[in-house]
Amino acid sequence: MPLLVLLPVIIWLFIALAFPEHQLLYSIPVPLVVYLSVALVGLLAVVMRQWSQLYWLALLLSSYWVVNTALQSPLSESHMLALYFFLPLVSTAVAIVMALINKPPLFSLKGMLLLALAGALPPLLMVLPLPSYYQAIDAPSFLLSPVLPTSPLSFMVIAVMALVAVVWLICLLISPRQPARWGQLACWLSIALLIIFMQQSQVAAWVVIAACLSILLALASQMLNLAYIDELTQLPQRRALLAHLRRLGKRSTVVMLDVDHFKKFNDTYGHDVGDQVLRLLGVIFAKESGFKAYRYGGEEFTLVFNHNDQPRIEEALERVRQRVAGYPLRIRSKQRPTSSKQGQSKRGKNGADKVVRVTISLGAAIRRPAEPVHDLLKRADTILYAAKKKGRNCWLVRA
Ligand SMILES: Nc1nc2c(ncn2[C@@H]2O[C@H](COP(=O)(O)OP(=O)(O)OP(=O)(O)O)[C@@H](O)[C@H]2O)c(=O)[nH]1
Repeated sequence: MPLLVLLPVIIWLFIALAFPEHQLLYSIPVPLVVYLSVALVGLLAVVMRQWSQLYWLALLLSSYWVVNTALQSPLSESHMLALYFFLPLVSTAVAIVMALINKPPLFSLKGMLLLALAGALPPLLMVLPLPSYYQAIDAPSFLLSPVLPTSPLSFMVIAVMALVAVVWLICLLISPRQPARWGQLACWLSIALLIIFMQQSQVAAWVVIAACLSILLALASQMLNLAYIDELTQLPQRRALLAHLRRLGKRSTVVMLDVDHFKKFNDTYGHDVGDQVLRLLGVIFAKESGFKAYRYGGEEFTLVFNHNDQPRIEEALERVRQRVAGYPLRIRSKQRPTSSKQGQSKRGKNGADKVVRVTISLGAAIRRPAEPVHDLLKRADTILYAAKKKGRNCWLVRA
C-alpha cells in the first residue's frame, strides 16, 4: 500500500532521471507512455492478485514491443516478413493456452512459466533464426498495413486472429458475467489490431493504452463482484441488499425465505450437497422476473418487489415455491463406478444416483406508510417464522 501511495513520486523520479533535460518532460515518447500504462495496470493486477490479467498484459506488452522495435521496416525484406508471419502465430498460440489454462498464481512454477511464455516468447522471435523462404510482397502505400489481402499467407494470419476473437466473443455471449474475460478479449483485439496495422505505430500505441483501460475496468468490475456478489449462489449478497433497501420506494415488498430443515439435509447428505442446493436456488431465483433476489446469509434469501400489488406477489411466491419443490436434485452415489462403462451399466439400478427434493418457506411484508426498512426486514423475518410454524413449504403475505 505505501508503494501505491508513493507511485506518483516514483514515476516522476523515473521520468526525471530518464530525461534529465527539463524540456524533454514535455515530450515524453509515446512508447514510454505505453510501457508505463501497462506497468501500472500490471502492478494493480498484482496487488489485486488477478494473475490472469497480468499474464495477458505481459503478452500485450511483448507483442507491442516486437511491433514497435523490430517490425517498423518494409515487409519487402524476407526476414521481416517471416517475423510478421510468426508473431501472430505465436501470440495466438499463447493466447489459446492462456484462455484454456486455469490461471495459476504468479509465485508458482506454472505461473512463472506462463509469464515467461507470454512475456518472452514474442521477443524471442527477434533473435531466433526464422525460415526466410517467404515471398517478399509489394505493399501498396494507400493501405493501412501491407498485410491487407496482398498475400494469401498474411490473409491467413488475419483469418486465424479473427477466428479466435469470434470464438471468444461467442463464449462470452453465452456466459457474459465474466468481467475478466471481457478485459482479456479487449487485450486480444488490441494485439490483433497492432499486428495487422503494425506500421501505424502511433495507432498501435493508443490501441494498447485502450486495452489497458479495458483491463482496468475489468479489474474494477471484478472487485465490485467480490464485494457484492455471493460466490456460491452468484446472487448479490447482503451488502447489495442494504444498498437496495436504502433507496426502497414507498410501495414495495420484502420477502424473507429459507430452506426447510436444511440442517437435517446437510447432516444427511453432507455440506457439499447442501451447497449444491443453495447454488440451485440462486439459479432459480435469478431466472425469475418481477423481483430482485439476494442471498441474505446462510440458507436465507431475500426477495425485493418494487410494488405492493398483493395478488401479483402471491402469484410470484407460489411460482417460486413450486419451482423449488418440484426440482429433482440428483445426488451422486458415494460408491461411484470406477470406469465410465461400469457407470453406464449401473445407471438407474441399485447404488446409482438418488433424487431428492427440498422445499422453502417464504414470509412477505408489504411496506407500511413511513415504515423504516429495518422494521420492514424484521417484520418479513417474523412472517417467515409464522410460515414455518404453519407447516413449511408455504408462503404468507402480510400488510
Ligand atoms: N451447505 C451449507 N449449509 C449452510 C450454509 N449456510 C448455512 N448452512 C446451514 O444451514 C443450516 C440452518 O439450520 P437452521 O437454522 O437450524 O434451520 P433449518 O434446519 O433449515 O430448520 P428450519 O429453518 O426451521 O426449517 C445449518 O445447519 C447451517 O450449517 C452454506 O453456505 N452451505
